[in-house]
Amino acid sequence: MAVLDLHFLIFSTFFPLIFIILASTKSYFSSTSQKIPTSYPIVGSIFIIWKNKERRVQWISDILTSCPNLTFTLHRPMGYRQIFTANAANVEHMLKSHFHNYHKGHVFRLTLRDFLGDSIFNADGNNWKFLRQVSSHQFNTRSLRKFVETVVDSELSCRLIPILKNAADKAIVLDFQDILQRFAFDNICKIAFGYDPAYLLPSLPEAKFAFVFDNSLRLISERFNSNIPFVWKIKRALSIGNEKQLQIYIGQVREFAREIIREKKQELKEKASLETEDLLSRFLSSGHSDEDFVTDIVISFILAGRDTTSAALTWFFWLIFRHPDVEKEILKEIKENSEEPIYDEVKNMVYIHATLCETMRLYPPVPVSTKSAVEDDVLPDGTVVKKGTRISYHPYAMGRVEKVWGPDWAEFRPGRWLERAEKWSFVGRDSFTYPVFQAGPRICLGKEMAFLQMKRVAAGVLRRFRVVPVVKDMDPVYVSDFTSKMKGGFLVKIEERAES
Ligand code: HEM
Repeated sequence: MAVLDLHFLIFSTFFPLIFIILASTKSYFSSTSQKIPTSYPIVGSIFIIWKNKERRVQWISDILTSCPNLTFTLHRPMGYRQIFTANAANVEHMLKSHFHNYHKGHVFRLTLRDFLGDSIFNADGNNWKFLRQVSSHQFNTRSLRKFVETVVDSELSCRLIPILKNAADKAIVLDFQDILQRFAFDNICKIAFGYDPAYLLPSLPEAKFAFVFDNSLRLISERFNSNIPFVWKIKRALSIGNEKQLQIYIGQVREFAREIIREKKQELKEKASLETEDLLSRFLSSGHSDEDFVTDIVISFILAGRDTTSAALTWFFWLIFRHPDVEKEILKEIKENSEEPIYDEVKNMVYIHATLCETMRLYPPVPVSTKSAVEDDVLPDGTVVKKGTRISYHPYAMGRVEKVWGPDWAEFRPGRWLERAEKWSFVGRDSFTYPVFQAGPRICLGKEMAFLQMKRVAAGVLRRFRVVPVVKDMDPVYVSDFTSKMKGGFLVKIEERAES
């Protein structure tokens, strides 16, 4: 605490003085976003960071894509450094060949610990290995895939389609981003807990669990984005401001999860034969009954499954409205497959798959991921990494690298993922060039589940409706806390297709 106080004192004493000196250095403020930010003693690059705080992701991306080796170091105040990279060789080094040296790290774990506990997202080393093993066993079952299909289809036909039909009939404007988030929240709660929060209803209710979950995340992301990393700890220790509020929200999320776990345990005790469909039941009936352990697991799965798929789908619907040729090709594919059983139908939807990959190239649901170096190291591009340095790879920038995607990188073109012989076939990119689901041993466990859900939703909606932005030539403002969102939502009208 004494060290923190000293830092705080130094910072508050010198800060106004340095501000005045820098303010007179016009070039500091006018430096263009393409330049690596100049760093000054004590304050680092704080002013340019502040100046770009509303467009952090795009700003870092602009810098990265203008660096010859796609890597640079950002100097935060008080000597904190963070390396950013969009270099695929560096990403492979971090996520695979030198995986042991790049952990989530102490700062990440501490920042998320009161919300996520010791869950898979928050674990390193042997603890992570154990959680990964236990979880991937559950994710890889055929029965889970079947269950996911049933849940997605029921949410689609009983909730989403009727809401869209009603909006079409009555010319109601919907915030489609909100609708898709509600869809994903119901969906993941049913898959993770076997609990239905009924968040996607025609009245668009304020579900308490969703509200406290969202707000916890928002306040946690403020911890990560704070320029002075330890301030949140002081506020938490004193229980003041947003940290006080955050503790209340987190308490409510965890209590809510615990309540469901207790009910589920009771249910499992009472039933002679177990319907172990949702993830929680699967964990409980395979002997993992410690309340904190399963609470952490369930909260982290909701976090993983809630905003990611809805973020991808929001950008997907906007992009295909802007590209009618793509929409036409998707409709053709839907028609060709509509007689198939559900699983084959989704498997065969190669064009929709490519369109989703292209969407996530430009708008990756998780735009930045950060690790911490365990020991000193040198990256393949020659960047020196000191022990303890935070290093972030940047899928948002990586989807914009001209050397990788070609001079038309800014164009939305699903065709770059396809080859056509008689039929379309999908041509993937290696997961280090396109680390949208991360890569290496820690690659996303829900990738297949996510594609299944997104393809069902895309086909189910587009088969019957057109999703038309209220402002047809809108250019959404990109914002991100943990995931890529549209600022102010995505306001649309729904039109029923004549032929449906
Ligand atoms: C479009 C949808 C999705 C995207 C883009 C995505 C992306 C990612 C990314 C980038 C990570 C690494 C995060 C990090 O540690 O920094 C991750 C991890 C993970 N994801 Fe996903 N995800 C998606 C959907 C899902 C879904 C639906 C689930 C199911 C619950 C899921 C479960 C997980 C789990 C359990 C991990 C942790 C893996 C580990 O650390 O070993 N994801 N995902």
